[in-house]
Amino acid sequence: MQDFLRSLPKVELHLHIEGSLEPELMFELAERNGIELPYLSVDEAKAAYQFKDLQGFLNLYYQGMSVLCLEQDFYDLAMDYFKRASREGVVHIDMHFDPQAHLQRGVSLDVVMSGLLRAKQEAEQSLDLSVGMIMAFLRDRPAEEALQVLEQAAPYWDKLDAIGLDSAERDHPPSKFVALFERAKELGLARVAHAGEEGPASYIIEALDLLDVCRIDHGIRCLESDDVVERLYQQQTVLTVCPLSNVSLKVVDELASHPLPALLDKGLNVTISSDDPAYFGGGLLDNHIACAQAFGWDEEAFQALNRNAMKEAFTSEPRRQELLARLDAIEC
Ligand code: HPA
Ligand SMILES: [Zn+2]
Repeated sequence: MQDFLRSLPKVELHLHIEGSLEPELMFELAERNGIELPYLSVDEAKAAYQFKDLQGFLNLYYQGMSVLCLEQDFYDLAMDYFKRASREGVVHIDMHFDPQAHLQRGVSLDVVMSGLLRAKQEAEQSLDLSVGMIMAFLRDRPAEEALQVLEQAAPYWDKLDAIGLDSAERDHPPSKFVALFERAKELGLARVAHAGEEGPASYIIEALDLLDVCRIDHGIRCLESDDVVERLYQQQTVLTVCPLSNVSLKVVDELASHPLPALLDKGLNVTISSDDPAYFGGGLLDNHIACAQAFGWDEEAFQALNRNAMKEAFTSEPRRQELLARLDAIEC
């Protein structure tokens, strides 16, 4: 099964590039930029990655990205992940990035965008990988700031596929960001939002009704409301479910009790992603392997999950058709 999962062309729709920063690269960049880390070694950093909840993780996530200062750092961050993912059979990544987390530290949007876009261009030329760009906004910061950053990003609007909404979910409902998402729609950008990870099922409905999103990131708490499940089923809205992330952030107790099988039983449009692979114990392949072990799914099940993801990926139609043809050619 592991060999099959490695060779299966895989698509991930939910990946925070800053969450792909492995401790080894974090130390290298800290040294390069003269930044002090609160850890003495890579092992000490890894040992600290034990989280009580989403906020506990976010504290270390924002601290970790403090080593990203220059265009080259953002390029190195993204290329490091793209190469690793490509070796594991990932063929497309929709990449979230958090400009506000960098602007706050005095790192300009030009530095962030040029580093990430250079890595995307190189990956698309030299690796068998396509990359979608999702500019994410921090829901625990003011809505006006998000709108200002979207306006500031005008030189890059044509390089973006979508906007997203992430960071601390509780007490920061989608309704806070109606103006931001309306503006993004006006600009012709697709819209996605984290909802129903730690927040209630009602946030999923808000994201659909008020933000007009085409995907729900996580969404697993939809199961707490039959109405929300029915809505997701009727619309076949994609859920980007991140099993190892949910275990790591204690959204579920253990993988064996993860609601993924229940979501599939309800006929929902489920996909699998890694979220923040450097912090949650593995990338997209590891998430596939863990699901195979926990749920005993067969090869067709994984083929179907990746078909769901390919159909929704932010990529060109020819690339989508090429990837779907490759997936369908795999003998299960
Ligand atoms: O899992 C997550 N949830 C919300 N915000 C995030 N930002 C990075 N990862 C996450
Ligand atoms: Zn996420």
